[in-house]
Amino acid sequence: MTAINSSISHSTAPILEARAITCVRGDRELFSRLDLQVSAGECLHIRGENGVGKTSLLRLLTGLAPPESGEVLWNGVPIKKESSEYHSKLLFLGHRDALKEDLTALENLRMYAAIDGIDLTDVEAFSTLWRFGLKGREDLPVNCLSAGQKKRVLMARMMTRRAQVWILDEPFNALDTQAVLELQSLIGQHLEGNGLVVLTSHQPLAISNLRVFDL
Ligand SMILES: Nc1ncnc2c1ncn2[C@@H]1O[C@H](COP(=O)(O)OP(=O)(O)OP(=O)(O)O)[C@@H](O)[C@H]1O
Repeated sequence: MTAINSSISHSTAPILEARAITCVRGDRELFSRLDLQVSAGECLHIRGENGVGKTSLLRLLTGLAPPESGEVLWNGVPIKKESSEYHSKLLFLGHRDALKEDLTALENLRMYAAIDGIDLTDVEAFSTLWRFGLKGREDLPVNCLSAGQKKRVLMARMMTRRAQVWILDEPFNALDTQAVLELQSLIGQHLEGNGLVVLTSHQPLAISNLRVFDL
């Protein structure tokens, strides 16, 4: 496992940290005693071949699954101790669409805002969907949207969630060239606003303050 290509200032305080975490899935140990740190303003791009354990690593970083050993810390505190504080700051987009298929794009945004306790105005909801090319598609059930359009609804959710920590599993899958650029720009803005991103992707990315972590 190697970390390469850091253009980040190391003076920034680390925020999300894994200390000596080991991951076992089924009867296989995927990785052992892995350390990583991601600071505010930084994007960590986790790479590796299919099945190496990227998604499993993200799940440990979200606290959805506990490591076999080792710890994940948010601002120096183990996330298992302060899970509600950490989860209030976290947006996790997994492999599978985290959308309710029978609800419309607009209803999905409203539903998530309600779950997250966010006051989402109609103006904000519509303008965010429009920003991601969904004008005229707001009232279609999500199961009538293409794979890329569903991803765009998730991008709208990334904006409206207002979380500091974004953990994104292959967020560029199914996006067309323009949407890939749009998402990279959205991630760049998030970093400028002191956000923090950990993502997996099989493609090279053009994002400032990106550090690659090869698993
Ligand atoms: N619940 C499970 N039980 C047993 N093995 C599992 C389980 N979940 C995942 N695995 C195995 O763990 C390994 C790592 O899976 P993971 O999804 O983390 O890989 P990945 O690096 O994200 O792969 P990809 O690039 O294909 O998405 C795989 O061999 C997978 O089959």
